[in-house]
Amino acid sequence: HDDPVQCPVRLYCKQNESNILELPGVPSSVKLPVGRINFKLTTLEVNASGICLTDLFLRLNYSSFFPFRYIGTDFDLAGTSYDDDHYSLEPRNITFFRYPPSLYMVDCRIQVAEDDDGIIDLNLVYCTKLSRKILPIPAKFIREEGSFYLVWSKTNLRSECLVGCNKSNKGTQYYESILLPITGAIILLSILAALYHIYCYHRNKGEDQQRVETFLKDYEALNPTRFSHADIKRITRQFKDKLGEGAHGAVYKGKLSNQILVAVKILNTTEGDGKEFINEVGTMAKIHHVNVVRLLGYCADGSHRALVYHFFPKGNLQSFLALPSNKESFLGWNKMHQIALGTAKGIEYLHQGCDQRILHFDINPHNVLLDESFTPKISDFGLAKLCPKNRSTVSMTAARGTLGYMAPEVFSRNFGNVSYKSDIYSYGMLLLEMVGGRKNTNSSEETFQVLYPNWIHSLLEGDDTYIPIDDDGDFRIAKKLAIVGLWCIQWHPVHRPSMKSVVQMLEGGEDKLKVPPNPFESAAANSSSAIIPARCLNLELEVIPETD
Ligand SMILES: Nc1ncnc2c1ncn2[C@@H]1O[C@H](COP(=O)(O)OP(=O)(O)OP(=O)(O)O)[C@@H](O)[C@H]1O
Repeated sequence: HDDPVQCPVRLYCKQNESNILELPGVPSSVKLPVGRINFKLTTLEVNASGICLTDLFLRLNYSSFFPFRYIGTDFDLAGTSYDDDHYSLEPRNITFFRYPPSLYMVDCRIQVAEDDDGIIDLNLVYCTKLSRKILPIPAKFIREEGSFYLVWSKTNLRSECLVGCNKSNKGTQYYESILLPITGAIILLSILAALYHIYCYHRNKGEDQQRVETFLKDYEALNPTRFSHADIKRITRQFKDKLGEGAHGAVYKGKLSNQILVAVKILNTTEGDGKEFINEVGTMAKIHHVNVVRLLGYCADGSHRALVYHFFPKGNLQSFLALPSNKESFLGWNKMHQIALGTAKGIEYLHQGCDQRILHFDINPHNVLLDESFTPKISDFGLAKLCPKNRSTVSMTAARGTLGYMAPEVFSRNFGNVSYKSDIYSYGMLLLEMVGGRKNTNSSEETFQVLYPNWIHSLLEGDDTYIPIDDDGDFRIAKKLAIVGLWCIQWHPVHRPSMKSVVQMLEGGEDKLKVPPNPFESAAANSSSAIIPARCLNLELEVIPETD
């Protein structure tokens, strides 16, 4: 501020009172009292009343630098702009006169004129010419009485040169340095808050929409889709990839438009009155469990009927029933245990987890499918039956199921009532097969055949000659599966555990399990299997209508 090079013109504060504009002059600087300042418009008010401006400007040393322009006496300082073009910085010739001739120069008898006309106007012809100077301001400005206004250019005059008393510009500076940023920040924050509000509103709307979409998608996914026969042909690529053939029709691999791989079971149309179809679709649509296959869709298009399931790449459990010595097929005892437990949980869900008890009636290794991580999935509900949970027995007109896995009471009512315990028998047989690594059935026989393995006792007594087991942990798993299997195939349904108990037994330690009696002791006294020819059983049962 005090450096004459940096600030050839400066504004300073006199006695903390008034602002003084100091301009370079000879022999001393020219000091003009300043009133109000508008830093925004870069204008200041020069208070000329009571001072001899002509005398001051006589001393002004104009050396091409003069950052001010004169903008008149009636400028509105509170206004927002001024007419920039109107006021030029062109240097002018100004002549100073003393009038009337006087010895005193300080009594302000000095007059100025810009040209001859001015001299005549002012009637200065008798005056003594004092000096002729080039100044960038009009003579009118120097003659001015009262206040007039100057404007400076920010590029020519640094703001540090105009410190002043901070009185008149206090408000402006305060406004500029504090209020302006705060106001700006508040406006910015308000805009941001409004934008965020709008964003949240749209996001919530979007989320709501998304939620509804997800719900509808899930809802659609929960309910099987109905496909036309043309859809089925497209999904299976004209029945190109056959997975196998069951009792009720062939199964083909396919792909849905959302890239999900499926297995499509084409039901034989010649067969029955569509009861199996209604049964499977009606039952499966209600079931959602990790250990039960999910029905994705079905086709009922004229005489064409099909069921669409998730595809399980590992196929069914049957192909993995093998002795540990068969390294290619045997999965290991831990996996065997995991499959046994998963299957048990799936059956428990069917028996207890739905509104109505679902009896499968065809639990066997063909109907346990395996996903990529060998999670078992119970499938094939064509023979399933729904019945109220509180009903302990079910009426049936015909034996249903697969020989070897069929409970004695399903085969003949002489052995007791058919109930959920019949599925437990089938599950027990499946467990024994898993341990023994072989198929128990011999379906070529027209007999009800109980294949009760002799080796099971050796195993339970710790002899592993039939099933070579290296590891102690593995031996415990095999023993546990065998004990639970034996409990499940008890001749009398009441002696068989519920699926809930089976799950508990499989999850608990094998040492706590009691070995059950040989379920077919009397029947199998002399043989490893008890073969009861069908003709020996009373198959001519009284017909009980299927009311359930
Ligand atoms: N969802 C599936 N994913 C992969 N393979 C499947 C699927 N469903 C069935 N399969 C395979 O298709 C073949 C036929 O199955 P299907 O269930 O029709 O007959 P099954 O169980 O072998 O006999 P049945 O119908 O007499 O019980 C089997 O080899 C089975 O492994």
